[in-house]
Amino acid sequence: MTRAVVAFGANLDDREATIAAAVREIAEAPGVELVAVSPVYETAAVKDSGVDLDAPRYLNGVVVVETALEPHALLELLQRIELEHGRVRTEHWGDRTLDLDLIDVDGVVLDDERLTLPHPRAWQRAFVLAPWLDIDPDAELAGRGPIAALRAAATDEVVRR
Ligand SMILES: Nc1ncnc2c1ncn2[C@@H]1O[C@H](COP(=O)(O)OP(=O)(O)OP(=O)(O)O)[C@@H](O)[C@H]1O
Ligand SMILES: Nc1nc2c(c(=O)[nH]1)N=C(CO)CN2
Repeated sequence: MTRAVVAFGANLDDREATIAAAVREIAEAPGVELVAVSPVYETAAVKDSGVDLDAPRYLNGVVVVETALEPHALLELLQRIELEHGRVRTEHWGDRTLDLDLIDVDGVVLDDERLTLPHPRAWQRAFVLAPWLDIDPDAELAGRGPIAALRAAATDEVVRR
């Protein structure tokens, strides 16, 4: 069994309902056991150009799971759940009904055409680090160090709901 950190985000439609359904679907998936669900944060959309205050705001958070699935199989599960919730991939970092990112799997480091671990941008995203810190204050990101220090350095705006 491995322990994985999954980040969720939604900035379109009924964000609360989508996130509640996605967390339930993750928890009910074969080979996956839900360990913890973070508080939810309201966050300003981060785009290529920086923070976009005109874009719909996100709800963000993380879940920790124990899983028998190997990382690519877990990613496929997350992508299936995204698709069920009408995720359409258009603009880079565009608005979305649901985004599920695999942040960390037991500190594994890998990089292939489908999956990079740890998630390459998680280290600088308060919208990932703040909720993760709430449920695992001692966590570290491989190659980046303790998430408490990373969260203190991250500048994107997050407000706990
Ligand atoms: N750790 C990871 N978690 C999720 N997707 C990943 C990861 N590493 C690589 N990918 C790949 O990234 C591709 C694009 O993912 P996606 O469209 O969700 O990016 P994004 O959410 O818009 O941006 P970001 O990756 O910055 O959060 C996916 O098809 C997936 O194969
Ligand atoms: N606030 C916020 N901004 C984002 C988010 C997100 O989940 N929250 N996800 C992105 C691409 O994954 C790009 N920008």
